[in-house]
Amino acid sequence: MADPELAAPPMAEIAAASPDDLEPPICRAHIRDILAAGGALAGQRVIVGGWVRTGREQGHGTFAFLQVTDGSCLATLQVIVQAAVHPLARLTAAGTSVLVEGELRRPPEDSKKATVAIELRVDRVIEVGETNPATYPLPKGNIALDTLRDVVHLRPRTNTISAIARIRHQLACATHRFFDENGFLYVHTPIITTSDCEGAGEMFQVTTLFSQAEKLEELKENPAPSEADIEAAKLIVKAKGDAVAQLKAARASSQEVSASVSELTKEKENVLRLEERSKLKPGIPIKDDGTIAFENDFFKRQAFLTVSGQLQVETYACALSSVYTFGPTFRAENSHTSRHLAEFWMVEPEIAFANLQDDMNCAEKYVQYLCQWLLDHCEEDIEFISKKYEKNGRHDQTAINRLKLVSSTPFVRISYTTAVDILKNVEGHEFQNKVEWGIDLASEHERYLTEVIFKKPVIVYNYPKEIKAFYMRLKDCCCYGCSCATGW
Ligand SMILES: NC(=O)C[C@H](N)C(=O)O
Repeated sequence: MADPELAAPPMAEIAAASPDDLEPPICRAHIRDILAAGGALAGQRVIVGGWVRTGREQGHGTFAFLQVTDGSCLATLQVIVQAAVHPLARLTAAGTSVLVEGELRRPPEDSKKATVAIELRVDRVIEVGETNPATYPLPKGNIALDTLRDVVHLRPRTNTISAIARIRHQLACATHRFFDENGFLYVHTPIITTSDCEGAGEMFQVTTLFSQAEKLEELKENPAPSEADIEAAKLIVKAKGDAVAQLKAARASSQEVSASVSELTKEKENVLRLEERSKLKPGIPIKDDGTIAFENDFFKRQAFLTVSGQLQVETYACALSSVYTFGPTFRAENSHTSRHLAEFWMVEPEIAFANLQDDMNCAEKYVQYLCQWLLDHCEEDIEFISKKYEKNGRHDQTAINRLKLVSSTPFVRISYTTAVDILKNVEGHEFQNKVEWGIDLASEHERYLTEVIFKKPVIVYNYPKEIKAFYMRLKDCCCYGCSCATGW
């Protein structure tokens, strides 16, 4: 059980020390912590902020029940407000934002519908952001994911999007914990890069040439200066230079000389500006051979969003030994399926002085760690997502059971050749992609191995080098600590 003392002591100390020309800090309690501690917190005063999921007036309008979420967990907190504390009609609409203070209580024993262990009896409404039920776009019931695209600003208030945000957060925390516990250093690799790690040329280009070209469109209305304009400006510079010389010869005062020098400087700068502008041509700059002049681009060469931080993190592995990178990666693959995302986050560990077995051990331990972490930290969210989205509408424990299985079962490890042999000998099942030594295993093959043959996670090693990237370590190249990449 969580610590039943909710109000964080450091916050209170900070509040005491805070400047008196500012409001005191709010020190809001998170609903997740309140619900986790349950009845143990009865009697404590707290401030809670959140959004009303559902609200209804009860007892002939004498009080209202609000189910409030603050996104810290899937479940809502039951909040009770008396009509004497605040006009109830202003609180009950779905989406209303509330910041309230009160006492946590166990629901009355005689309450027939007491489904909660703790509820909040409000005696002070600090802030209310009202919504208009006629226009608030999130209905009470189910809302299709596609429809949510039209209310992007409110999507995170739905159970699905907030559950996914919490799961992603936990997976990121677990990733850093796992690698830290195993002696790895986190390396931030660049997001803008000039190298194509995967060599497949499926990169999004980063360029300022287009925005420059757009700006240059104004050249049509306001043409670049001509040679004559520049010559005229140079004549002015000459005249100003002569004037400075004359003043100096006549031993004019230093104020007169410096005023004249500053006029000369201004005219010189004007000539430079005109010369720069005279080089501008509308559109993308093209060289004589017809290729784009990337030397005019921001980095003076082509640059891209990274497809992988691997090459950069390898250089750190060759100095810091066990490292990983974890960041956004981008791929302009023209495959629009649920397995291909233009933007995704990738974890890439690189280990020096390690061989394939060390690699596989690390991968297995990491995946098991994540599964166990999700069971320990996100069971409620995983169950919700799995109930709502598991195929065939099965309200079963498929996802949870899979996490339990993967977290506790040693992975099968077979060579590529063995995998192909097993798949070739399958009877009574037709693969869409024919199995032959040398093919890249498709997801239907991988699924068959894991779901039908072994019924547990499988690592396939020793792929033919022809279907792997250039950086993969070759089987007979096994000098420990060498700089070859160990792909996995
Ligand atoms: N580090 C890796 O081997 C992953 C590889 N760079 C990829 O993008 O698939």
